[in-house]
Amino acid sequence: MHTPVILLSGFLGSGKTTLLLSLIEESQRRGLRPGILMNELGERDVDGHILEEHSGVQVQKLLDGCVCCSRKSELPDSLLLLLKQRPDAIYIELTGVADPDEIQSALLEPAFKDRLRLHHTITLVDAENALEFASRFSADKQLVRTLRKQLETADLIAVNKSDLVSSDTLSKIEKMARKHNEAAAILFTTFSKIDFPDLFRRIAPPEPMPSISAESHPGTKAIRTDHPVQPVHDHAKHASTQSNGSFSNVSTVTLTFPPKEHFRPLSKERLESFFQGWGDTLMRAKGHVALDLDGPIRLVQYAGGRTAWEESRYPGSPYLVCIGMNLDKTLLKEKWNALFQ
Ligand SMILES: Nc1nc2c(ncn2[C@@H]2O[C@H](COP(=O)(O)OP(=O)(O)OP(=O)(O)O)[C@@H](O)[C@H]2O)c(=O)[nH]1
Repeated sequence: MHTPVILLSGFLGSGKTTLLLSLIEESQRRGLRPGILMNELGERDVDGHILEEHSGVQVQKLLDGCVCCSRKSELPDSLLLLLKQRPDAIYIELTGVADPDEIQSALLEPAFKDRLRLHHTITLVDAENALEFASRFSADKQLVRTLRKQLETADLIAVNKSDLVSSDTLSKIEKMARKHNEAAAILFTTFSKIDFPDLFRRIAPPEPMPSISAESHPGTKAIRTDHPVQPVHDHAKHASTQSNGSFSNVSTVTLTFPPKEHFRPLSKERLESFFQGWGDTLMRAKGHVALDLDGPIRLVQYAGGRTAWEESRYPGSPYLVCIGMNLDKTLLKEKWNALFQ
Protein backbone atom coordinates (compact mmCIF):
# COMPACT_ATOMS: atom_id res chain seq x y z
CA MET A 1 0.00 0.00 0.00
CA HIS A 2 1.24 3.49 -0.83
CA THR A 3 1.05 6.06 1.93
CA PRO A 4 0.00 9.44 0.54
CA VAL A 5 2.41 12.30 1.07
CA ILE A 6 1.52 15.98 1.11
CA LEU A 7 4.41 18.40 0.70
CA LEU A 8 3.98 21.91 2.09
CA SER A 9 6.22 24.43 0.44
CA GLY A 10 6.42 28.22 0.25
CA PHE A 11 8.66 31.06 1.27
CA LEU A 12 9.52 31.92 4.88
CA GLY A 13 6.45 32.97 6.82
CA SER A 14 3.97 32.29 4.02
CA GLY A 15 1.72 30.14 6.23
CA LYS A 16 3.01 26.56 6.00
CA THR A 17 2.84 25.78 9.72
CA THR A 18 -0.59 27.40 9.91
CA LEU A 19 -1.71 25.04 7.14
CA LEU A 20 -0.02 22.05 8.73
CA LEU A 21 -1.84 22.69 11.99
CA SER A 22 -5.18 22.81 10.14
CA LEU A 23 -4.32 19.62 8.26
CA ILE A 24 -3.52 17.85 11.51
CA GLU A 25 -6.70 19.07 13.18
CA GLU A 26 -8.81 18.05 10.20
CA SER A 27 -7.08 14.66 10.12
CA GLN A 28 -7.88 14.16 13.78
CA ARG A 29 -11.55 15.06 13.13
CA ARG A 30 -11.61 12.44 10.37
CA GLY A 31 -10.02 9.78 12.55
CA LEU A 32 -6.86 9.74 10.44
CA ARG A 33 -3.40 9.32 11.90
CA PRO A 34 -0.91 11.52 10.08
CA GLY A 35 2.85 11.24 10.31
CA ILE A 36 4.50 14.65 10.43
CA LEU A 37 7.96 15.67 9.30
CA MET A 38 9.06 19.25 9.84
CA ASN A 39 12.21 20.76 8.53
CA GLU A 40 13.54 23.98 10.05
CA LEU A 41 16.47 26.07 8.89
CA GLY A 42 17.28 27.05 12.46
CA GLU A 43 18.68 24.84 15.17
CA ARG A 44 15.69 25.55 17.45
CA ASP A 45 12.35 23.98 16.88
CA VAL A 46 9.85 26.84 17.10
CA ASP A 47 7.21 25.40 14.77
CA GLY A 48 7.45 21.85 16.11
CA HIS A 49 6.69 23.15 19.56
CA ILE A 50 3.72 25.15 18.26
CA LEU A 51 2.29 22.03 16.61
CA GLU A 52 2.85 19.80 19.60
CA GLU A 53 1.35 22.42 21.90
CA HIS A 54 -1.77 22.92 19.76
CA SER A 55 -2.46 19.45 18.43
CA GLY A 56 -0.68 17.05 20.79
CA VAL A 57 0.88 15.14 17.88
CA GLN A 58 4.44 13.87 17.84
CA VAL A 59 6.46 15.55 15.15
CA GLN A 60 9.54 14.17 13.46
CA LYS A 61 12.03 17.02 13.10
CA LEU A 62 14.97 17.81 10.92
CA LEU A 63 16.58 20.97 12.24
CA ASP A 64 19.44 23.27 11.31
CA GLY A 65 19.46 22.92 7.55
CA CYS A 66 17.38 22.23 4.52
CA VAL A 67 16.06 18.76 3.73
CA CYS A 68 16.42 19.42 0.03
CA CYS A 69 20.19 19.84 0.33
CA SER A 70 22.34 19.96 3.48
CA ARG A 71 19.99 17.63 5.40
CA LYS A 72 18.99 15.53 2.41
CA SER A 73 20.88 12.42 3.52
CA GLU A 74 18.73 12.33 6.68
CA LEU A 75 15.43 12.31 4.81
CA PRO A 76 15.28 8.53 4.14
CA ASP A 77 15.72 7.65 7.84
CA SER A 78 13.07 10.17 8.84
CA LEU A 79 10.62 8.76 6.30
CA LEU A 80 11.34 5.18 7.43
CA LEU A 81 10.71 6.17 11.04
CA LEU A 82 7.42 7.75 10.04
CA LEU A 83 6.40 4.70 8.01
CA LYS A 84 7.01 2.49 11.05
CA GLN A 85 4.16 4.36 12.75
CA ARG A 86 1.86 3.19 9.91
CA PRO A 87 0.34 6.63 9.33
CA ASP A 88 -2.66 7.18 7.05
CA ALA A 89 -0.79 10.04 5.40
CA ILE A 90 2.49 11.87 5.76
CA TYR A 91 2.70 15.66 5.82
CA ILE A 92 6.10 17.20 5.21
CA GLU A 93 6.66 20.88 5.91
CA LEU A 94 9.68 22.11 4.00
CA THR A 95 11.78 25.10 4.92
CA GLY A 96 10.94 28.40 3.26
CA VAL A 97 13.94 28.08 0.95
CA ALA A 98 13.53 24.46 -0.07
CA ASP A 99 13.06 23.22 -3.61
CA PRO A 100 10.16 20.71 -3.49
CA ASP A 101 11.51 19.00 -6.60
CA GLU A 102 14.29 17.49 -4.53
CA ILE A 103 11.88 15.89 -2.08
CA GLN A 104 9.61 14.69 -4.85
CA SER A 105 12.53 12.84 -6.40
CA ALA A 106 13.51 11.37 -3.02
CA LEU A 107 10.07 9.76 -2.88
CA LEU A 108 10.95 7.87 -6.05
CA GLU A 109 14.02 6.25 -4.55
CA PRO A 110 13.79 2.42 -4.49
CA ALA A 111 13.22 2.36 -0.73
CA PHE A 112 10.04 4.42 -1.11
CA LYS A 113 8.59 4.16 -4.55
CA ASP A 114 6.40 1.22 -3.57
CA ARG A 115 5.54 2.62 -0.17
CA LEU A 116 4.86 6.33 -0.73
CA ARG A 117 2.92 8.27 -3.31
CA LEU A 118 2.92 11.99 -3.79
CA HIS A 119 -0.62 13.12 -3.04
CA HIS A 120 -0.16 16.88 -3.32
CA THR A 121 2.52 19.52 -3.40
CA ILE A 122 1.01 22.68 -1.96
CA THR A 123 2.90 25.93 -2.29
CA LEU A 124 1.87 28.86 -0.14
CA VAL A 125 2.45 32.35 -1.42
CA ASP A 126 2.62 35.38 0.86
CA ALA A 127 0.20 37.69 -0.96
CA GLU A 128 1.52 40.80 0.75
CA ASN A 129 5.11 40.35 -0.42
CA ALA A 130 5.22 37.90 -3.33
CA LEU A 131 5.18 40.48 -6.11
CA GLU A 132 8.32 42.14 -4.73
CA PHE A 133 10.33 39.01 -4.04
CA ALA A 134 12.14 38.89 -7.38
CA SER A 135 13.43 42.45 -7.05
CA ARG A 136 13.96 42.32 -3.29
CA PHE A 137 16.09 39.20 -3.48
CA SER A 138 17.71 39.90 -6.83
CA ALA A 139 21.16 39.71 -5.18
CA ASP A 140 20.51 36.04 -4.49
CA LYS A 141 19.78 34.39 -7.83
CA GLN A 142 19.53 30.97 -6.30
CA LEU A 143 16.88 32.08 -3.88
CA VAL A 144 14.86 33.67 -6.69
CA ARG A 145 15.20 30.44 -8.70
CA THR A 146 14.03 28.38 -5.73
CA LEU A 147 10.98 30.57 -5.21
CA ARG A 148 10.13 30.04 -8.87
CA LYS A 149 10.61 26.28 -8.47
CA GLN A 150 8.21 26.33 -5.52
CA LEU A 151 5.55 27.67 -7.88
CA GLU A 152 6.46 25.39 -10.77
CA THR A 153 6.37 22.16 -8.75
CA ALA A 154 3.07 22.73 -6.98
CA ASP A 155 -0.21 21.19 -8.00
CA LEU A 156 -1.99 23.53 -5.62
CA ILE A 157 -0.92 27.12 -5.06
CA ALA A 158 -2.51 28.85 -2.09
CA VAL A 159 -2.16 32.61 -2.32
CA ASN A 160 -2.27 33.15 1.42
CA LYS A 161 -2.61 36.26 3.60
CA SER A 162 -5.17 37.48 1.10
CA ASP A 163 -6.74 39.47 3.95
CA LEU A 164 -3.78 41.87 3.75
CA VAL A 165 -4.04 42.90 0.08
CA SER A 166 -6.47 44.25 -2.49
CA SER A 167 -8.23 42.10 -5.08
CA ASP A 168 -6.11 43.85 -7.70
CA THR A 169 -2.94 42.51 -6.04
CA LEU A 170 -4.49 39.04 -5.88
CA SER A 171 -5.14 39.15 -9.63
CA LYS A 172 -1.53 40.18 -10.28
CA ILE A 173 -0.27 37.32 -8.14
CA GLU A 174 -2.56 34.89 -9.92
CA LYS A 175 -1.09 36.00 -13.25
CA MET A 176 2.45 35.68 -11.93
CA ALA A 177 1.75 32.20 -10.53
CA ARG A 178 0.03 31.12 -13.74
CA LYS A 179 3.06 32.26 -15.73
CA HIS A 180 5.15 29.70 -13.84
CA ASN A 181 2.57 26.97 -13.60
CA GLU A 182 -0.20 26.48 -16.13
CA ALA A 183 -1.86 23.54 -14.49
CA ALA A 184 -1.93 24.06 -10.74
CA ALA A 185 -5.11 25.01 -8.97
CA ILE A 186 -4.80 28.48 -7.48
CA LEU A 187 -6.72 29.28 -4.33
CA PHE A 188 -6.92 32.52 -2.38
CA THR A 189 -6.68 31.83 1.32
CA THR A 190 -6.61 33.51 4.68
CA PHE A 191 -4.76 31.78 7.49
CA SER A 192 -4.10 28.93 5.06
CA LYS A 193 -7.71 27.74 5.08
CA ILE A 194 -8.09 25.52 2.06
CA ASP A 195 -10.87 23.26 0.91
CA PHE A 196 -10.36 20.19 3.06
CA PRO A 197 -12.95 17.77 1.67
CA ASP A 198 -11.15 17.83 -1.66
CA LEU A 199 -7.74 17.66 -0.16
CA PHE A 200 -8.59 14.65 1.99
CA ARG A 201 -10.19 12.57 -0.72
CA ARG A 202 -8.15 9.48 -1.40
CA ILE A 203 -6.36 9.71 1.93
CA ALA A 204 -9.10 7.84 3.73
CA PRO A 205 -8.79 4.29 2.30
CA PRO A 206 -12.51 3.37 1.89
CA GLU A 207 -13.30 6.36 -0.31
CA PRO A 208 -11.81 5.86 -3.76
CA MET A 209 -12.14 8.94 -5.98
CA PRO A 210 -11.07 9.19 -9.58
CA SER A 211 -10.09 12.84 -9.53
CA ILE A 212 -9.99 15.84 -7.29
CA SER A 213 -11.24 19.30 -7.95
CA ALA A 214 -10.43 22.38 -5.94
CA GLU A 215 -12.76 25.07 -4.77
CA SER A 216 -11.06 27.78 -6.67
CA HIS A 217 -11.02 31.25 -7.99
CA PRO A 218 -12.67 31.53 -11.40
CA GLY A 219 -10.30 30.24 -14.03
CA THR A 220 -8.43 27.81 -11.81
CA LYS A 221 -8.01 24.21 -12.81
CA ALA A 222 -8.53 20.93 -10.99
CA ILE A 223 -5.73 19.69 -8.77
CA ARG A 224 -3.68 16.99 -10.41
CA THR A 225 -3.26 14.11 -8.02
CA ASP A 226 -0.63 11.42 -7.96
CA HIS A 227 1.04 13.25 -10.76
CA PRO A 228 4.17 11.62 -12.09
CA VAL A 229 7.23 12.97 -10.39
CA GLN A 230 10.29 13.38 -12.51
CA PRO A 231 13.55 12.72 -10.71
CA VAL A 232 15.74 15.79 -10.61
CA HIS A 233 19.31 15.27 -9.59
CA ASP A 234 20.84 18.68 -9.35
CA HIS A 235 20.82 18.69 -5.55
CA ALA A 236 24.55 18.07 -5.47
CA LYS A 237 24.96 21.44 -7.12
CA HIS A 238 22.42 22.90 -4.76
CA ALA A 239 24.16 21.43 -1.73
CA SER A 240 27.56 22.62 -2.87
CA THR A 241 26.42 26.20 -2.37
CA GLN A 242 25.68 25.57 1.27
CA SER A 243 27.53 27.16 4.12
CA ASN A 244 26.75 26.67 7.80
CA GLY A 245 23.61 24.72 7.01
CA SER A 246 22.05 27.62 5.23
CA PHE A 247 20.73 28.12 1.74
CA SER A 248 22.73 30.37 -0.61
CA ASN A 249 22.94 33.72 1.19
CA VAL A 250 20.24 32.81 3.66
CA SER A 251 21.41 31.97 7.15
CA THR A 252 20.01 31.71 10.65
CA VAL A 253 21.09 33.05 14.02
CA THR A 254 19.68 31.94 17.34
CA LEU A 255 19.65 34.64 20.00
CA THR A 256 19.36 33.83 23.67
CA PHE A 257 18.31 36.05 26.54
CA PRO A 258 20.76 37.45 29.09
CA PRO A 259 20.96 36.05 32.62
CA LYS A 260 18.78 37.61 35.36
CA GLU A 261 21.39 40.10 36.56
CA HIS A 262 21.73 41.61 33.07
CA PHE A 263 18.10 41.43 32.04
CA ARG A 264 16.34 44.70 31.37
CA PRO A 265 12.60 44.54 30.56
CA LEU A 266 11.86 44.81 26.89
CA SER A 267 8.71 46.33 25.40
CA LYS A 268 6.92 44.76 22.44
CA GLU A 269 7.52 48.00 20.53
CA ARG A 270 11.28 47.83 21.10
CA LEU A 271 11.48 44.29 19.87
CA GLU A 272 9.32 45.13 16.85
CA SER A 273 11.55 48.06 15.91
CA PHE A 274 14.59 45.81 16.37
CA PHE A 275 13.07 43.58 13.65
CA GLN A 276 12.16 46.50 11.39
CA GLY A 277 15.64 47.99 11.73
CA TRP A 278 17.17 45.24 9.58
CA GLY A 279 15.09 46.01 6.50
CA ASP A 280 15.04 43.25 3.91
CA THR A 281 18.06 41.47 5.37
CA LEU A 282 15.89 40.07 8.16
CA MET A 283 13.35 37.87 6.38
CA ARG A 284 11.92 36.05 9.34
CA ALA A 285 12.18 35.92 13.12
CA LYS A 286 10.35 33.65 15.48
CA GLY A 287 10.79 32.44 18.98
CA HIS A 288 9.51 32.07 22.49
CA VAL A 289 10.57 35.29 24.17
CA ALA A 290 10.52 36.90 27.61
CA LEU A 291 9.76 40.61 27.82
CA ASP A 292 10.34 40.80 31.55
CA LEU A 293 11.72 38.46 34.17
CA ASP A 294 8.48 37.53 35.90
CA GLY A 295 6.09 37.77 32.96
CA PRO A 296 4.90 34.97 30.70
CA ILE A 297 6.83 33.59 27.76
CA ARG A 298 5.27 34.75 24.47
CA LEU A 299 5.47 33.47 20.96
CA VAL A 300 6.63 36.16 18.58
CA GLN A 301 6.46 35.81 14.79
CA TYR A 302 8.00 38.34 12.45
CA ALA A 303 7.21 37.55 8.81
CA GLY A 304 6.81 39.71 5.72
CA GLY A 305 7.57 42.84 7.75
CA ARG A 306 4.78 42.22 10.27
CA THR A 307 5.02 41.12 13.87
CA ALA A 308 2.41 38.91 15.54
CA TRP A 309 2.24 37.98 19.20
CA GLU A 310 0.65 34.88 20.68
CA GLU A 311 0.51 33.14 24.03
CA SER A 312 3.03 30.38 24.56
CA ARG A 313 3.32 27.48 26.97
CA TYR A 314 6.95 26.91 26.06
CA PRO A 315 8.58 25.57 29.22
CA GLY A 316 12.25 26.19 28.38
CA SER A 317 14.53 29.21 28.31
CA PRO A 318 13.45 31.96 25.93
CA TYR A 319 15.14 32.36 22.56
CA LEU A 320 14.67 33.99 19.19
CA VAL A 321 15.57 32.57 15.77
CA CYS A 322 16.43 35.11 13.07
CA ILE A 323 16.58 34.14 9.41
CA GLY A 324 17.94 36.52 6.83
CA MET A 325 19.90 37.21 3.72
CA ASN A 326 23.53 38.26 4.17
CA LEU A 327 22.90 38.69 7.89
CA ASP A 328 25.75 40.30 9.78
CA LYS A 329 25.69 37.88 12.67
CA THR A 330 28.13 39.81 14.84
CA LEU A 331 26.21 43.05 14.45
CA LEU A 332 22.92 41.26 15.02
CA LYS A 333 24.19 39.85 18.30
CA GLU A 334 25.63 43.20 19.34
CA LYS A 335 22.36 45.02 18.72
CA TRP A 336 20.44 42.25 20.45
CA ASN A 337 22.65 42.56 23.55
CA ALA A 338 22.26 46.34 23.45
CA LEU A 339 18.48 45.91 23.86
CA PHE A 340 19.13 44.71 27.40
CA GLN A 341 21.65 47.34 28.47
N1 LIG B 1 -2.73 38.26 8.42
C1 LIG B 1 -2.45 36.98 8.16
N2 LIG B 1 -1.47 36.36 8.86
C2 LIG B 1 -1.23 35.05 8.58
C3 LIG B 1 -1.95 34.34 7.59
N3 LIG B 1 -1.47 33.09 7.53
C4 LIG B 1 -0.50 33.00 8.46
N4 LIG B 1 -0.34 34.18 9.11
C5 LIG B 1 0.63 34.52 10.16
O1 LIG B 1 1.92 34.60 9.55
C6 LIG B 1 2.92 34.15 10.46
C7 LIG B 1 3.75 33.05 9.80
O2 LIG B 1 2.92 31.91 9.59
P1 LIG B 1 3.51 30.44 9.56
O3 LIG B 1 2.38 29.49 9.32
O4 LIG B 1 4.35 30.19 10.76
O5 LIG B 1 4.45 30.54 8.29
P2 LIG B 1 5.50 29.45 7.79
O6 LIG B 1 5.44 29.43 6.33
O7 LIG B 1 5.29 28.15 8.48
O8 LIG B 1 6.86 30.09 8.31
P3 LIG B 1 8.32 29.40 8.25
O9 LIG B 1 8.15 27.96 8.63
O10 LIG B 1 9.12 30.15 9.25
O11 LIG B 1 8.82 29.57 6.88
C8 LIG B 1 2.19 33.71 11.71
O12 LIG B 1 2.19 34.76 12.66
C9 LIG B 1 0.78 33.43 11.21
O13 LIG B 1 -0.22 33.56 12.22
C10 LIG B 1 -2.98 35.05 6.86
O14 LIG B 1 -3.64 34.54 5.97
N5 LIG B 1 -3.17 36.36 7.19
